[in-house]
Amino acid sequence: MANVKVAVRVRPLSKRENAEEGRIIVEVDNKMAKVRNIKVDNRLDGPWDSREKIVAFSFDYCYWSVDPEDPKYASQEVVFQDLGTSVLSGAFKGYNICLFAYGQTGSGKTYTMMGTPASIGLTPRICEGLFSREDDYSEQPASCRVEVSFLEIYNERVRDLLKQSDHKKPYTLRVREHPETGPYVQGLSQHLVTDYKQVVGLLEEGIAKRITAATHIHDASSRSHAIFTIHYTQAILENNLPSEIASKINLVDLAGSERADPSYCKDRITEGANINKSLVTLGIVISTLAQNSQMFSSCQSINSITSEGDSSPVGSHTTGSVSGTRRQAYIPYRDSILTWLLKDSLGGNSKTIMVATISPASSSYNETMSTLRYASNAKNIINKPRVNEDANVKLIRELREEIDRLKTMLISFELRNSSPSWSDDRDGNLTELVLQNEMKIDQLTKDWTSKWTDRKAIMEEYSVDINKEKVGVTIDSNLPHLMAMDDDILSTGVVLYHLRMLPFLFFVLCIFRLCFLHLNTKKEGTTKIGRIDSDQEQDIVLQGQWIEREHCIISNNCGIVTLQPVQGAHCTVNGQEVTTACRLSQGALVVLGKVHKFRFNHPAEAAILRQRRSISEGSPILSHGALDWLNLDRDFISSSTYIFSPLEKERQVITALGSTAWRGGEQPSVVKEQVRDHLEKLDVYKSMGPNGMHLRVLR
Ligand SMILES: Nc1ncnc2c1ncn2[C@@H]1O[C@H](COP(=O)(O)OP(=O)(O)OP(=O)(O)O)[C@@H](O)[C@H]1O
Repeated sequence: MANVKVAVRVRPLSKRENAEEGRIIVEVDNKMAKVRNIKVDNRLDGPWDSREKIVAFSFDYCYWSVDPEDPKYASQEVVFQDLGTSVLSGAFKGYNICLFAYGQTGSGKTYTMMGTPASIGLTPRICEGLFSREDDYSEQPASCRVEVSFLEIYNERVRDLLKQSDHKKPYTLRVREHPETGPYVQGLSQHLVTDYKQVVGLLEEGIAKRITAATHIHDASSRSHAIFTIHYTQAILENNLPSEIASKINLVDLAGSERADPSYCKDRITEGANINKSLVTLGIVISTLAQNSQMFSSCQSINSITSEGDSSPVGSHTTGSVSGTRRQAYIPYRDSILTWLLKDSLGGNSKTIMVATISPASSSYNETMSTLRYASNAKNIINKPRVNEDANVKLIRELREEIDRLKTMLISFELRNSSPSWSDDRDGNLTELVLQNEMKIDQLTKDWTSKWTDRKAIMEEYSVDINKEKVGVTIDSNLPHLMAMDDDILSTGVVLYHLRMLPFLFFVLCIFRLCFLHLNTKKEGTTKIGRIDSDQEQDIVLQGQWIEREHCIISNNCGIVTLQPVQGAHCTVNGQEVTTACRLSQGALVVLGKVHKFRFNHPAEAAILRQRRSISEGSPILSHGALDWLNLDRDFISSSTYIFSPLEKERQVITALGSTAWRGGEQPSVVKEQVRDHLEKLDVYKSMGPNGMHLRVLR
């Protein structure tokens, strides 16, 4: 059980408040925030005025961020040191965490949660903390995975802030509820991030998309609730015992509450009404939870008093009578998308921190009082956070505990029983049980290790990088591979087949990248392709028409990749049937059997070609993309032009340059230079080996 922690932060007077010469009515004293009511202040004290001059509220933290010169001044760093580090330590232990900022429009929520470039806020600092912890712990065998998502709730609808959406219908995501993990947004994009820079990039992208508008108080007011979620998973294998814990961190910047203004247009009034509706629902949820929590604690204390005074063992009657007369109130989570999504953070499996932001100015007295009452209520909410442990890992731990218990039993039997026949029987059964459990643990540990390492290892071993661009995702690999081009319109996903390398080259690559990979997974330089019913194990298994048991072998020898068809197997490269060994070069189209089409990518070769292309920039023909000669939309089998590829391209360029010079349009020396460059390129293509497809065809 853990109470929601509440912090209050007072921002500096705004320009407007300064211009109005507003009085400061808020004071912070250690964990106490005091608000002075100047209306009462200005009157003479009288017995008829029961209103208090100063109302004091106590919180877990109070931050005075009004004047940087003030010794009490709480900077972004101070706030992070209290709240941010507490989010991080909870996440490292495997708890779900929610940190949300609540307050009137313009009171400093976005400043606290996001900050400005000059004064970074909690969210980026927390992200930095997640990765800097990884640096600190890099000596340990712990492995971490960080995935983020960013959404906005606007007018009670959800939009993905990290995905290009349909301009006409951007808010189409639906909220669903999983029976175990609770509410979630269906189809929300998750982004795997490996460093702080990537997170900041995504944060900036999302913030830029958020809806803002000018309000009376704030020129760039956020009109939506924004939830930035980090899924942080850690895995450690210690003494062959796995441990995997996962934490979901919700960082929420709520839209600011604002009084309705009749002069606003219809859309703005609807927007304000929706913001207020969700904030009102949040308020109801908070106060109902607070009431329930108080009731729960009073029941507990009554129970403990009753059971202390009552020696009868039927304590449950007392609980029944108390809870029977005063039922826990219904929590209307589903009345707004915001509260539904934050269900776990409010009264559920989460450690939650609320930052209530307020203005110190007298003109905001009502809003400040309302925020502080809200915050005061939230303090009473009791959550039930628990460490989120992987189910398999939990089972392994429980089995291990069981084994320890059985072993202790075995020892005690051995000590207590002198009769050998009786103890032999028992010993046998217990030993059998221990053995069975140990085998189960072994299997579960193996499964877990491969599950965990698979994703990370795939990215590390094959040096795959997943980068998100504006609308697309680029999957980059440094190693030669085949990319499947599926004809099946129902197939989704992209399949890359990495080709095995000779150990030496692989070793050099490893050293070069300072990356420790599993060398044994690629001990050969040949990749066998064939059917599953082949006598030999195939590295790439294909099924379908014209695929032979052993279809072909692709050898990768120091970066030179050749395809060797097995006799009679149907293989084409760039539309040309091949029967003998054929060198594959960047972008080659490979068809195996009748339907299996692949594009061959050789990243190292592509890099050289790219470099050469950049050198020859200015040449009108080569200024196109390197692969424009590969018209993937056309039926390449029927066209023989694709077989000439880069080599033919170079020849075309040289011919074109020659005719330019002939027409006298260019300086002879410049043309000569360009021709020399392209001749060099021609040599490179020709030198692609005696078995090279281009060479053989052109001859
Ligand atoms: N602690 C602070 N120190 C310095 N400036 C602050 C502080 N808090 C807020 N501000 C400034 O006050 C202005 C309003 O802050 P902010 O945008 O964070 O408000 P908000 O509560 O998010 O508003 P809304 O709900 O309308 O989006 C900004 O210019 C911000 O830089």
